[in-house]
Amino acid sequence: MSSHPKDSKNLKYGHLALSTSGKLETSLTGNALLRSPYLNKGSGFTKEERETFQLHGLLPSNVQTLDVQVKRAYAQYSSRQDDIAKNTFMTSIKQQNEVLYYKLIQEHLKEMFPVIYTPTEGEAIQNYSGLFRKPEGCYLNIEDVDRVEDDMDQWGHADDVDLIVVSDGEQILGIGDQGVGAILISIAKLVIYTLCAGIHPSRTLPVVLDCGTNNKKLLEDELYLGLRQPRASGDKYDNFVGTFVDVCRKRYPRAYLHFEDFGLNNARRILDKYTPQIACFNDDVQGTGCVTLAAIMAAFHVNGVKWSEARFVMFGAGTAGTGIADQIKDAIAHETGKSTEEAGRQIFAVDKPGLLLKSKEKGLTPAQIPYAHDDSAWEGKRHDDLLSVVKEVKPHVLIGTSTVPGAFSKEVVEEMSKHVDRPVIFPLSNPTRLHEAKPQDLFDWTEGKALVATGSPFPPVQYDGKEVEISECNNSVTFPGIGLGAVLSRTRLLPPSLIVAAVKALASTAPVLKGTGAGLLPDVTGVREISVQIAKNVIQAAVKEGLNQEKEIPEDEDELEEWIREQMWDARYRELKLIEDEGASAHARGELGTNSHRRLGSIRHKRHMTK
Ligand SMILES: NC(=O)C1=CN([C@@H]2O[C@H](COP(=O)(O)OP(=O)(O)OC[C@H]3O[C@@H](n4cnc5c(N)ncnc54)[C@H](O)[C@@H]3O)[C@@H](O)[C@H]2O)C=CC1
Ligand SMILES: CC(=O)C(=O)O
Ligand SMILES: [Mg+2]
Repeated sequence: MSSHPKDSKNLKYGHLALSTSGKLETSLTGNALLRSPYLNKGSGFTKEERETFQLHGLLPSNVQTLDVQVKRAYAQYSSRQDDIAKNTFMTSIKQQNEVLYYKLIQEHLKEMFPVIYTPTEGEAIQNYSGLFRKPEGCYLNIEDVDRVEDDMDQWGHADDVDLIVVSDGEQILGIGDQGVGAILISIAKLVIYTLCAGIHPSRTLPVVLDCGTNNKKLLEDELYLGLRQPRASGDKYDNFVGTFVDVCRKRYPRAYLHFEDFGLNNARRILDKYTPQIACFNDDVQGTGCVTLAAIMAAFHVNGVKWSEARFVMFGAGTAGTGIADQIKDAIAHETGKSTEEAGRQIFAVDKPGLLLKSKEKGLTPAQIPYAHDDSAWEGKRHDDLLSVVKEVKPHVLIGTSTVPGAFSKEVVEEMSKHVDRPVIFPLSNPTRLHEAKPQDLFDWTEGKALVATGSPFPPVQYDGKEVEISECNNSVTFPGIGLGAVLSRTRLLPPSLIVAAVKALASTAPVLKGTGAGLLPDVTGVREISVQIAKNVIQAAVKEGLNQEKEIPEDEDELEEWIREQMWDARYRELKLIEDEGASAHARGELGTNSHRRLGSIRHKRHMTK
């Protein structure tokens, strides 16, 4: 998360925010320093710092290391009785001391990931107005569209922001319209960018576009903090989103824009509109497509299914479902030389009315149309429910993005198993309670043969006396690396070729391909290194397409990796240097300007100096 907007605006330390090593300069002292989460070290301030920054009398006397602070914070975390209490505790640590927050998670990544992300973050979002203590992030209001520029102006200058995550709150995870509570999904995604790809936490901006809400419960809740009116649509909505994008482009011309959890009728439309104009990404469409395709590639390596013959059933053909289908379609075309139209025929998408058919095209979204099948092939066959479609199609792969818990019933799974030896089954709906099936059931119903990955984390399943790890198929393994590549290359656009480059990097990291386990996807503990590989591929693809605005990108692969790693932020205390308040910002702008060559130069220089 970014520092307080005012700090950023005044550039107290902003001129060094891009750097990942060396001294941090600040004019803050005393309580103001302790209240700055980016700079605060709490009991970790050294004796000299306590002297220089006038901290005497404000801290207990013992100077402690970050490791000791992590131990204390972990004990406090562990004493919280349930996951939502743990989630709230983590939010409060983040608002006090960002280095401690990230270090604590890094040390307990597997345990804490589900608490700060799906599934617990979903619960926190549903209870946003009840749990609210402190505003975090940028709240934009559709009734104040004329003020969007001024409101965003609070968050600093062109060079202060690398990455913006924005949500309009209409389709949060699988829990629907959450109105202004969506700010928490923007924040959670940014936390993952920092944790998993070293995106500098002070150079990010979480945004919610408050368009009203159709969530009756929220509208009737006196604690609800957002606009208490029905969700806007049509021209009013488009004008608001358009104004926001224009302001981003003007105010933060080099920032990369990540759209999260927009509704079915807007997500794809907005992505298609802005992809040719700015460097933007829709995580639910593209991030989910990437990670799922990589998992399928690994599964086919295990079961030997060929792309030319593979049949896919997508259950829930919304934003994520069609995003995945698009990636699969392109992969089939690429692997087999078929046209994309022909490739699309291997995919059978099932939504509320059943199989998508050409005769129903009028009721389909533009993203669904490529998957509508000829009615003639289905004459006399049932196609209005999942089981009937599975019976007819005999799929090798079954993917759920429907938000319908239990939709992959015993009957459906046993039917699938009759026709294929090792069925690939991915229940991807989040949070956990919405999964189309539980991994343990999938193992039990297929005699342990199913190749499974899930949208939220699950504990290992027990089968035949053995414990089997379940891979998490969540876009969190791909979007951080893509964002890192986009930010470092300062790519002008993010066309499909850059997404394909990311899939290639991810696909090669599956434990089952590397011979390091049975997992179809790497687990979160190694994700920082995976992000380096994804970023490398994305940067190289941007350079190949001539899209990189950063011109000092090393050509040599090893050097490029080092260049990427050097610019990744990690959680450790850096020495502080007191500077005069007056003139600090002028100095700051002078040092960084908009020149990325000098920016990188200054990072290297500082790193060198600290060695
Ligand atoms: N694992 C991951 O990385 C990701 C998982 N997801 C999950 O996927 C789910 C869907 O998300 P979105 O695509 O954004 O939502 P969406 O609302 O765009 O799509 C859901 C689709 O499911 C369909 N559906 C609902 N009930 C159905 C039923 N009874 N039978 C057949 N289809 C039905 C809807 O009509 C809609 O087309 C959510 O639970 C979300 O958390 C989304 C993005 C990433
Ligand atoms: C993971 C994610 O982006 C979702 O469930 O919406
Ligand atoms: Mg999402």
